[in-house]
Amino acid sequence: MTKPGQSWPPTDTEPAVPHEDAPAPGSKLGVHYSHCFGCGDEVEAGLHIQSSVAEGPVVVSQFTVTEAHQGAPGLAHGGLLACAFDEALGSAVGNLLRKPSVTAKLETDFVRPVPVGSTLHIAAELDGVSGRKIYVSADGRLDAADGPVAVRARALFVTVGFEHFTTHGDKDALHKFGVSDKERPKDWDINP
Ligand SMILES: CCCCCCCCCCCCCCCC(=O)SCCNC(=O)CCNC(=O)[C@H](O)C(C)(C)COP(=O)(O)OP(=O)(O)OC[C@H]1O[C@@H](n2cnc3c(N)ncnc32)[C@H](O)[C@@H]1OP(=O)(O)O
Repeated sequence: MTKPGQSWPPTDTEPAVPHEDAPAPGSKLGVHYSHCFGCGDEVEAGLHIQSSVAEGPVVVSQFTVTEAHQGAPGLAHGGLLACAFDEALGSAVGNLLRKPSVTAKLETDFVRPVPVGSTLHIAAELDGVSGRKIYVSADGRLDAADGPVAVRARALFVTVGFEHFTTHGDKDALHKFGVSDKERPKDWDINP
């Protein structure tokens, strides 16, 4: 766990430069997988997070808390908030760097309660890259991009080979994207 005051990223890094084919600032990012709990449109009780590219190595996302996301009555469940940040941070990594990567570590600070009906505005920024390690952090603000911070998160993503998904995941679902076990997609475009 990163202690308060501990530097972030926790190691020397290179700047995280967006891929030349990364979507331009202002681009709305679609659903990357329709069954994704974070963004998928076929998951009724999912988070239905919507994201777009901002200036700098930043992706902004909105997550509206519904009754399906409660922990205490009327308040968002902390684990679901962490899930929302995983999605928002992963969207920044995947869309800006266009490298298949997975979350290795995710830290969250819950600063304020997040009521049902509120919308978290999450700004996720790539902080640096060290080999396969990608450091990324985010703030989530209540009900407006300049609202009070409710949640902060930092994460380490690790770039993996495409075989990570074919070995450990659902091969049939990957086939629907046109991905075979032997073939890595040229541009890792996993939008259905
Ligand atoms: C092109 C078109 C784009 C399309 C647009 C895509 C959009 C896309 C949006 C996605 C949005 C969804 C976002 C959700 C993303 C998930 O939720 S992914 C699911 C949750 N995560 C997982 O299941 C990962 C499970 N863990 C693993 O598979 C393996 O542990 C890992 C993470 C791959 C690492 O294993 P490994 O490959 O053997 O690598 P390993 O040598 O252990 O670690 C590499 C480095 O990371 C460090 N490391 C690893 N774990 C840790 C840790 N926990 N703490 C600190 N350091 C660590 C190691 O120390 C090592 O450091 P160095 O020695 O290099 O300095």
